[in-house]
Amino acid sequence: MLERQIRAGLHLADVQIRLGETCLIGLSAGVPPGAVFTVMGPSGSGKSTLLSYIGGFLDPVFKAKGSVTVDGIDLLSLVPERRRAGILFQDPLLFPHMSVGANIAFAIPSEVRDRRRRRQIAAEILVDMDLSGFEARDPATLSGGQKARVALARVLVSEPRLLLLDEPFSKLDMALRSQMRSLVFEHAQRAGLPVILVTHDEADAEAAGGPVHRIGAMDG
Ligand SMILES: Nc1ncnc2c1ncn2[C@@H]1O[C@H](COP(=O)(O)OP(=O)(O)OP(=O)(O)O)[C@@H](O)[C@H]1O
Repeated sequence: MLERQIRAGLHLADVQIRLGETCLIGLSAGVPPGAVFTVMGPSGSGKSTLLSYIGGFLDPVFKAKGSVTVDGIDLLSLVPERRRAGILFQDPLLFPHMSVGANIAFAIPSEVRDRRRRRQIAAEILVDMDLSGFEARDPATLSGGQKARVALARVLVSEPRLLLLDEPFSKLDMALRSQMRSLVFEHAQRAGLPVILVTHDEADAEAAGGPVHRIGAMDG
């Protein structure tokens, strides 16, 4: 995991994202290490667009400006793969042709060359996810909650600087949702990762505990 050196968290300064004449996002915010900043708003209001901007995959149809730093690093000056944004979507998006262990190993930074060490990292994170011994399993044989935990494991081993969560709990039933929220927020806190959570669910925002930014609708 990232060394705990300078941890300033995530800072968004005067971020503006426009689509044609419409300003979708106008935002300044600070998210301390381990804290969750929740973004809520109607469908089409620009929530996922904000995550795309931070992650580095904003469609050029949008015009954006502002500054985004994580632990003092200017994220926008980095190509997407160097930003190290850990992203979770509604769907776990596991590679179907790879085992659970291979899905996780795929995300471990290439600097970790030793195969035994890579296997150990995957095994340890699976224990953390309460999926001990699942390395050889085919993702197709997992339950929805298990898939969600493998997706989280994959993100965590990638040594992210921050987490971008795009409604990652919305497809889980109530009990699993609450379990998954705790798991994600606990690990973010433990690793000192600032989190941006996009959600429609007030219960997610409440569980996250941090500030909530509400954006308006573009198309009502
Ligand atoms: N590639 C694109 N080209 C043109 N318009 C786009 C593009 N991607 C998104 N949009 C528009 O930008 C607006 C914001 O989209 P975005 O996906 O950020 O909304 P959202 O708040 O995440 O919505 P939802 O809650 O439904 O996921 C929407 O009006 C959408 O139609």
